Amino acid sequence: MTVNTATAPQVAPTTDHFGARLARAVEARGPLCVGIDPHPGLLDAWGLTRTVDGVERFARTLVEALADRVAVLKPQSAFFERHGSRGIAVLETVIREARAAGALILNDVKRGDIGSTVDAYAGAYLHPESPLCGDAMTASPYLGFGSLAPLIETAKANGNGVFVLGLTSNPEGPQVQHAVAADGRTVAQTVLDSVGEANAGYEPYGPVGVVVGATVGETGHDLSRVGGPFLAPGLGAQGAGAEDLRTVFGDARRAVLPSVSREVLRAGPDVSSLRSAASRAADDFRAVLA
Ligand SMILES: O=C(O)c1cc(=O)[nH]c(=O)n1[C@@H]1O[C@H](COP(=O)(O)O)[C@@H](O)[C@H]1O
Repeated sequence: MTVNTATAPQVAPTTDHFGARLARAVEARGPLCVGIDPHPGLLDAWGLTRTVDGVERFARTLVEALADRVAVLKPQSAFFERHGSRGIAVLETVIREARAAGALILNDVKRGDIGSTVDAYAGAYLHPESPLCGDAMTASPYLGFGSLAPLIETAKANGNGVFVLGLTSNPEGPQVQHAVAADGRTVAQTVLDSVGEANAGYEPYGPVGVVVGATVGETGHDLSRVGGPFLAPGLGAQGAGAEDLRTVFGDARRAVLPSVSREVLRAGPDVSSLRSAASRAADDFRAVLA
């Protein structure tokens, strides 16, 4: 786990900031985030209908199987949103029940907009008064990193976190992320450096994480000054394996939170099979990240 030695901020972070909570969860439960992605094909495979009832059964089975043992659960909001208000109501229940069982909830919503609208997203996903509030959310910095300031401020004020897209797992990502900015850095490097500044003074790492796909190979980017956790999707269904984490992250790998969805979800709907799949994945990742 990396320690950020950059200048301390004026207000000292509490010990219950998101980076500290995540570090404790990973220590206690292992380095694993499991995505709750109720794909239509998975609903079929689980013998469920492609309806909001099917989504609810799917998601609550995962909460029953995993919320008391994995560090982080990551509901993919799109699969809930497609069912309108009833889907969102299911998401609210999942968030509440999973957190009550001890899992951290990372809302995968990938939001980004002008700052004044981002402020509303902060209220929706990071403020404790909202029924959709989890422990962290994903965000897109491609309207400019500064536009995410309201998310970062709200996260810090409430002990929550933000994972900002850096080098994503999809093949289209480099078109934007590898573009070179006026100062010679890639766009992704400017994001990584801005995240490092936002995390200054926090230990063992700060509340602002970066998403770097396990599929991206040697990044050619400096990951050493981020000072926050890395979320690594792309494992399993998208082709990357545990060993790729060594290639992608090098010495920064102790701060990596590997994330899998379909690879674990295919083991359902049997609860004990889901638990075994998650436990195998956590063991594989622990061996590489230690
Ligand atoms: O932010 C994410 O979680 C994410 C970023 C990224 O670069 N790539 C990526 O696949 N994801 C998400 O991670 C999950 C991957 O699912 P699987 O490919 O089934 O493991 C999906 O919910 C994606 O939306």
